[in-house]
Amino acid sequence: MSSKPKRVVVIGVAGDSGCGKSTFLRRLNDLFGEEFMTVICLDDYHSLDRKQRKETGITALDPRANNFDLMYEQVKALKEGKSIMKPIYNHETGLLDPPELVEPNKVIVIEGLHPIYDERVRGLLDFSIYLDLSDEVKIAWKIQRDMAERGHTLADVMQAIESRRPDFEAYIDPQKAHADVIIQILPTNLIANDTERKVLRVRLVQRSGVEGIEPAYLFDEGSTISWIPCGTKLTCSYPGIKLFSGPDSWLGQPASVLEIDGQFDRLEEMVYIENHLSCINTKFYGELTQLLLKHPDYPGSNNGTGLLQIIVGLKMRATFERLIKESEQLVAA
Ligand SMILES: Nc1ncnc2c1ncn2[C@@H]1O[C@H](COP(=O)(O)OP(=O)(O)OP(=O)(O)O)[C@@H](O)[C@H]1O
Ligand SMILES: O=C(CO)[C@H](O)[C@H](O)COP(=O)(O)O
Repeated sequence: MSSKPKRVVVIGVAGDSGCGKSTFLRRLNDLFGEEFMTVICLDDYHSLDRKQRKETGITALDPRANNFDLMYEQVKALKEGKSIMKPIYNHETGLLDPPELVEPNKVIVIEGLHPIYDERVRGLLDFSIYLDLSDEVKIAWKIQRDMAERGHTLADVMQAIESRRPDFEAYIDPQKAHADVIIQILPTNLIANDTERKVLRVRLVQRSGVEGIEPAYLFDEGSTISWIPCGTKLTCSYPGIKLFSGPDSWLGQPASVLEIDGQFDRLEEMVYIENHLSCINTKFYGELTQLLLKHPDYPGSNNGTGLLQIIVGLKMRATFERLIKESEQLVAA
């Protein structure tokens, strides 16, 4: 960072371990640029190290294992344009390493288990997202990563999920009531009794009345639309693709939903879908498709996860630009 940013924009990315936060952050890099965006992993605010957690039986998901006072003070300092000495939690040793210097930046992303948990930290967020994986998909992704890539057994994977469940339900999941947007990842409705979990139904839930965030929709704002795109314009192998857009509710509050169930074969053909989407905060025709095409190798690029993550990224960029403009107008006044 060469000069002190005029307005630091703080973004919260919440979700359980292994729910796709890193993949989402890599997509955000395309929109803000690595140089202007600093990511803070909230695991660094664990106040109990691995040994202490084992001795006390308190999990990392439990607020008692995390220092929210320090988290609040440091995120606030960064937002005020001050540098901090941030602790570091070392996942290899399970211990806290000596702290490191973090300078303010144009965008500070706090990601991890609890970015929306503490009321004070939540109040500092300019935009928040909760990544909400259904149990079926969480198990499938964990099996894929931890068995295929890390040598764990199926019993290990299931045990890890079950042992986290009570604290996940008590402390992590409730954050989705406060997030500005939620990406829900569910089993497909297009295949009866699907057990493979390769085809996904992905929903972007946009809570109504969030200042400065206009919901993305298909065709006509406020209408309930169910759309099966033309098979010659969008190549999709079995089981095809189905989109939905319309008003809905989220935990008893009004919301607007954009849903994509299924997958597509050719990323470049997404421009056909993009053409029928409104309020996606692109700067030029085809930008959404271009962003998708940048990383065909990222997981979820050929289904709703990639597409809806990019739409959320575009909304974050719009919020960033709005807040910068507002702060410049304030200075000029
Ligand atoms: N859209 C997707 N489609 C299919 N699999 C996915 C998708 N996103 C993530 N995954 C799977 O989930 C794994 C975890 O993803 P990622 O590293 O992005 O999550 P994370 O929340 O950052 O995890 P952690 O907090 O444990 O580091 C990936 O290795 C991949 O196997
Ligand atoms: O949920 C987690 C991170 O998102 C980890 O389980 C938590 O940080 C504890 O770390 P470790 O497994 O290294 O003891």
